[in-house]
Amino acid sequence: MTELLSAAQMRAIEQAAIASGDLTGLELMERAGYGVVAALLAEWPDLAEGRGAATGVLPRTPAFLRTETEARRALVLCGPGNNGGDGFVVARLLQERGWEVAVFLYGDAAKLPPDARVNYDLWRVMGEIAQWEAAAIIGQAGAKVPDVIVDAVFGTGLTRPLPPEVAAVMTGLPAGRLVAVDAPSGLCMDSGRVLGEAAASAALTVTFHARKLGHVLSEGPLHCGALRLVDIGLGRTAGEDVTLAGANAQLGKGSGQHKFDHGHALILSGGQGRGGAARLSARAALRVGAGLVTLGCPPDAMAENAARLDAIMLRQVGGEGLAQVLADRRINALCIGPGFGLGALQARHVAEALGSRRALVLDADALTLLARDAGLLAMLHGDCVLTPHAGEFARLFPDIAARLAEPATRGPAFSRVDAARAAAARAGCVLLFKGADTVIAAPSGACRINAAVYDRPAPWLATAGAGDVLAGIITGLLARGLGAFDAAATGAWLHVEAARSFGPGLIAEDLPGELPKVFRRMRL
Ligand SMILES: NC(=O)C1=CN([C@@H]2O[C@H](COP(=O)(O)OP(=O)(O)OC[C@H]3O[C@@H](n4cnc5c(N)ncnc54)[C@H](O)[C@@H]3O)[C@@H](O)[C@H]2O)[C@@H](O)CC1
Ligand SMILES: [K+]
Repeated sequence: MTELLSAAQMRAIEQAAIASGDLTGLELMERAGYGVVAALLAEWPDLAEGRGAATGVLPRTPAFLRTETEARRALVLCGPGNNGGDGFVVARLLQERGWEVAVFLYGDAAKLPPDARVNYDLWRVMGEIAQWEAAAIIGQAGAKVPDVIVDAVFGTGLTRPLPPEVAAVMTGLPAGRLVAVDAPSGLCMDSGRVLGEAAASAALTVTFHARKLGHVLSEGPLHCGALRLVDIGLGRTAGEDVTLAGANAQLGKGSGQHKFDHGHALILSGGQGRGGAARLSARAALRVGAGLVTLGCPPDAMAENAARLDAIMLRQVGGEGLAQVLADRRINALCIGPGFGLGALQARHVAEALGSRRALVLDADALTLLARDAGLLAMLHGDCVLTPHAGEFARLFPDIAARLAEPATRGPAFSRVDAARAAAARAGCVLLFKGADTVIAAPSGACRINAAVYDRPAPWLATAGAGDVLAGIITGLLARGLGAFDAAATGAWLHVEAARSFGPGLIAEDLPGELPKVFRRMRL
């Protein structure tokens, strides 16, 4: 599992490592600075060539002597804490490579924390440090265009909006190769939200030991650019509090198994002409490996669905309710919501489904019905999964959504993880909060993030019916016996993998058919 840390967890890991005597804060800072330099040279290999590219004692090549006349230039912006300390290390290492380095400090050198102060002093032996002056910094960046600008102003320690003179720089710098040390200054690393109004927008962010929550949540990815992770030798220390959703190796089927060993999912559909959404869910449930899938629909929709379904079975679910169908105890997972309808009969079916205590995905119209009826909400149980997008979430949990919508002015700012956890605890069931940073939370506080960002974007998932497929995938996984939390997290991961596997041009119908390729790649 890939962990995602809060700022406080990262501090605790660092302090524990230093207290153990295994390494010092200075060593960590040196490795962090070294990691930034290595990462930026790897990102932009042209910077590793020419004058300013240390070649040790090797002779310069004739080509180099002919073409390269100017040194590489870096502008390094340092802040008042240990992030600034990393910046002084970067400045020193780049100058040792032959670069021309200009350093600005925001804050008072006399108040730097001890490790940052040591690196400040080391740099002072090699070069100047100019006091922060927004116009001078922006002027320098514009006139002597640097090859890279290093943002080492604030990292995980930022708890307030950027001071105006820092914000002016972060929003006034020319577009280019801005490298953020650990975090783009201005971003809350617990929530991925901009504190106040301004944050740096980096081309590359280099972080240490583990990704922080802010790198993947909310606006974080927009501000980080590319994200690189550097090992600074802290080893594995954290418990897995929030992790990235990932592949589930348990999804294979044993050769001696029967279809009933893989569960029976029931997908409830709306009336005539409204069955497309439920059919998408049903196909996804079958493709993800449920042994049997039945679509339950009102009498008027039987003919339409019969004409469109083969491997998926069809049952009439009329005014008499669900009880008859659910008498079959082999039906072990339900999906209600896609194209379902919002009438009194549908509300009754939701109540019956909840009352049956079967594993249950509630999506789309079912979420609207829940939001309208506190009695239904009170029936939710631990085997339920709610799959709201932001609008549905706000209808279900208006106070939590309002808190999330408030401007972020103090760190740690209220995050989508906080919101999903609060909602799951209140609902008493698993909640999947959709987004590019889908958050899956359980009432216990367990939390995973399915991040479709950085090298895993899935922009073509923004298409009609994609949510119906996700609901179906999760229902199929519930039928196969996964617990609600695992089914939701694994389902979200598979959904993005399927979208990425298909690529541009994707429509919802393509998603179920793409799952076999994903499974093959997983070597199921
Ligand atoms: N935790 C670790 O293991 C390591 C941390 N390192 C670096 O240390 C950083 C964290 O250092 P710090 O905890 O010192 O935090 P920062 O350097 O991010 O900033 C903290 C300083 O900024 C001040 N501050 C916060 N918000 C402010 C605002 N809006 N206006 C003015 N001042 C403000 C604080 O009072 C404090 O002096 C990390 O991001 C990373 O770059 C690295 O050296 C490697 C190891
Ligand atoms: K920074």
